[in-house]
Amino acid sequence: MAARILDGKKLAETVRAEVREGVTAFKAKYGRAPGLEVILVGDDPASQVYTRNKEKASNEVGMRGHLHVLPASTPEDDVLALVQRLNADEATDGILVQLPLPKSIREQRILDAVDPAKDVDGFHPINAGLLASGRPRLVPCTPLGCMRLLALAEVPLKGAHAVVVGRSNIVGKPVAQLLLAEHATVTIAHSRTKDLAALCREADVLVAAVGKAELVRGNFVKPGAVVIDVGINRVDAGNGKTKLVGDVAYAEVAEIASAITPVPGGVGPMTIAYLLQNTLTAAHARAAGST
Ligand SMILES: Nc1nc(=O)c2c([nH]1)NC[C@@H]1CN(c3ccc(C(=O)N[C@@H](CCC(=O)O)C(=O)O)cc3)C=[N+]21
Ligand SMILES: [Mg+2]
Repeated sequence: MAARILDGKKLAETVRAEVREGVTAFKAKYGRAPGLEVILVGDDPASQVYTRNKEKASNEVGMRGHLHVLPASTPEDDVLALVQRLNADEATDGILVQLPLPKSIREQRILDAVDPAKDVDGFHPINAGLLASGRPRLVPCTPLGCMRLLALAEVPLKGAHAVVVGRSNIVGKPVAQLLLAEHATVTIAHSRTKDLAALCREADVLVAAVGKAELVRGNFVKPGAVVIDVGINRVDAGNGKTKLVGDVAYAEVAEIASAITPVPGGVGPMTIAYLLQNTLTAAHARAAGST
């Protein structure tokens, strides 16, 4: 039987509408709009599109969103100085430094400089540590989006076996923490895992976040499992064009799973929606004086 398609584009609209209402209430209470500052260093075309979309999405929900575009040649200390200026700016609630940064800039040095209270990506070690300690504050956007998609699927997580393929600080590790907090039994697998297919076949919930196009095939999936595809891989479409595919061989897996997220239109739009939610969360925490 064909799997249910978990429509992330549509669900992201719902989340954005929730945030829009939250922004209206925030403005009424505090007399200002939540502010998101996005920093892009360099001229990578995909990153330009993504960051412009983030700026636009924040404005659409009534926030004050602003994109800073710096040349690829910008010295590390100048990027750091911008982060520090935004840290000190009262009207800035969220700071996002688009990744990847140019090779000449030490990513960790910049990310660690972001005020944890404004870290809407949830990448700062303080926020990662709080999540791992069961005291989540600002949680990475993509994992939050994955959990909301699982809620849409109405999959019982308590006692379920969740297998996360991928161990990045951005997706794999934090989504595993969120699944644990929902009382799933969580296995984190990766590219070096022995007999990955057999392990994945044990999963009631399978989250693919390795960044390898169509790694997860039909034989990786237990009949009836719920599959969340975090991958965004641009591959040759064969006609001189490129296309986006996930980490999951969609057509094959959709025959076996009970529910699956498409690419595009799955996790990607949810990531943007939760960036907006995190900005509102950060604004509330700052306005209430808790951080
Ligand atoms: N500091 C930082 N935070 C990030 O969250 C971050 C980042 N850097 N660097 C790059 C990655 C990538 N990322 C995406 C978000 C949404 C879509 C998205 O909406 N994708 C659409 C399709 C977009 C298309 O057609 O290209 C979809 O899946 O339907 C994709 C990719 C956030 N990232
Ligand atoms: Mg993503």
